[in-house]
Amino acid sequence: MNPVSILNDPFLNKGTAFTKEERQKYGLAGLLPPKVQCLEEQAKQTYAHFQTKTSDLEKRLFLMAIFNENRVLFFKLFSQHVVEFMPIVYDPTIADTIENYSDLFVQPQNAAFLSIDEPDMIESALKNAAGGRDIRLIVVTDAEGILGIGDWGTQGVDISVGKLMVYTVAAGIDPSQVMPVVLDVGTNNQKLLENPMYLGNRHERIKGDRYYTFIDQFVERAERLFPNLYLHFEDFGRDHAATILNKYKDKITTFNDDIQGTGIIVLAGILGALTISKQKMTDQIYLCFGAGTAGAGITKRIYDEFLQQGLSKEEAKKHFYMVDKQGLLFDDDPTLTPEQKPFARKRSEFAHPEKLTNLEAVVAAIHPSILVGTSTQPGTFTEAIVKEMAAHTERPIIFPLSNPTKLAEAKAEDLIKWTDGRALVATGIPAPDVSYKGVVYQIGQANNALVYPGLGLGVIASTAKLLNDEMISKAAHSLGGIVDPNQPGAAVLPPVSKLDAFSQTVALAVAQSAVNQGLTKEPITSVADAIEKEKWVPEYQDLDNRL
Ligand SMILES: NC(=O)c1ccc[n+]([C@@H]2O[C@H](COP(=O)([O-])OP(=O)(O)OC[C@H]3O[C@@H](n4cnc5c(N)ncnc54)[C@H](O)[C@@H]3O)[C@@H](O)[C@H]2O)c1
Ligand SMILES: O=C(O)C[C@H](O)C(=O)O
Ligand SMILES: [Mn+2]
Repeated sequence: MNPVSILNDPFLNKGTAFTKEERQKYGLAGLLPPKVQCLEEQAKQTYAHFQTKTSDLEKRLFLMAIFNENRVLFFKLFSQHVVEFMPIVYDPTIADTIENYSDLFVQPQNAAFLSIDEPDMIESALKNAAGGRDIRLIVVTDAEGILGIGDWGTQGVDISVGKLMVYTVAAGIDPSQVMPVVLDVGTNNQKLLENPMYLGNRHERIKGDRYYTFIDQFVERAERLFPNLYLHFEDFGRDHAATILNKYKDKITTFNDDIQGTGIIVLAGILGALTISKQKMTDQIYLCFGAGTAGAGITKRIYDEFLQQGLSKEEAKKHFYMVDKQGLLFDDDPTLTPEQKPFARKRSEFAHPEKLTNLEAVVAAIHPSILVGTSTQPGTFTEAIVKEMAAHTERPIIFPLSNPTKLAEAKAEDLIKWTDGRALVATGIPAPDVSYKGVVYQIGQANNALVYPGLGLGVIASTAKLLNDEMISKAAHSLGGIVDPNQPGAAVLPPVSKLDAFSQTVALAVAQSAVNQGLTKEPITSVADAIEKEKWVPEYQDLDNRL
């Protein structure tokens, strides 16, 4: 292999860590400064350089340069500084890089860019992006609903790249076996269409049959080229996400993060909160604010938990309410989505249904004990609303989950203060501890990043054919138990510093469930061994085995 190609391949490059012998053998002598560093030294030096960067965006661009050059070094560093790097590599800083992707573009990061205008190129593009690698995991987006910031066209590819980086640092998914994909079907974002720098297809989003045919073609080609694929869908729009999931979930090994991943982490958070408050799930009144992809996905997951805990469908439904733009959702509303319909209420249940057109009125009317925000509307959990909720429940469970930071429905600190320390809070992005009246409240992060890596590891290691509701429920329960109910101010979810440990817990639960249900392609005698075997660690390998 051409020595320059080795240095330019992030999966092979070791930079200054190439030994004298390797430099001789592969023609690298004289192509690097003389000193040979070990990985630890490289990481230390790179981290010191990282610390000279002042803004989060600069920090992310610097880390991405390392990622582009040398995957082992990048993941070594990331694993050493998970808590510090997560908000930089991933949400919320990733939102800035998505919004500015075209202007900031330097390197395509081994992604596949698939265009609806060239469906015949899907196969060759996937092959080219794989470059002969055995792809086991794809994160694909069409970027219509990136976080809460909307439609970002081709620029959304960064969410696929970012989600995959978290898979590796959290669960040890081999970075040479993953592929980020963006489906460029156009964009309705006027700012992009008018930006001369925009790198995507400069036309409106294609919808309808042509859209679904393109999705089908992509899924079919990807499944054929990569037979052991786990296909993760991310940030599709509200009109498509559930439709696509329902179409494929019983046929291929696939997952929708916003619907299923978010459902798992929120159920785990509620289980943690109830462990702290010593209350029963089936006594709760649940209010979903922002009944879109995530909101409906979460509601369904919590509702399924009520059924599992013995309630009939009819009894369980009485505990659930949804509020969207129009206010409380009623069953006579022709605009309801299929996911909203089961939870819409009858007007006859209320004395003044016509007044239930905003969150404040609904909270006052139904007295929720759990309020989960996935509305993309910042500051909508106001002091008045939170105080009204807290007046009727001892330990209100309040999760403002809209991302990035600027879109959160409330700040954790305010929720703690407004409820005099009674609220059990989790946020979508990392939130600092809150000190209030002598107690330090830790804020759990209810972000699907806490579950999707372990889920993926469990699915891949167990060779599961499908990811079904039973596996999803087991994943949520495995995380929901990890809280310390006796420590005042304890978080409802485990801390991000333990990301690798609880990814392992989730992986074991999911893999075991696949085995128990007979859902694996290959016989698995020990799920722990299967998982161990699958795990990649950031260490340099002998190049002889790789070339
Ligand atoms: N923490 C997490 O892990 C996590 C996971 C997924 C999504 N999210 C966040 O949840 C938010 C929603 O994401 P999504 O994928 O569900 O988007 P979506 O577009 O599918 O859903 C948003 C919903 O909010 C509704 N909405 C808009 N304005 C409203 C208002 N004023 N009042 C009430 N409802 C309103 C919309 O009509 C829509 O139904 C985003 O900010 C996203 O970042 C967080
Ligand atoms: O990406 C995140 O931070 C979580 C989630 O998938 C989202 O869309 O907000
Ligand atoms: Mn998402």
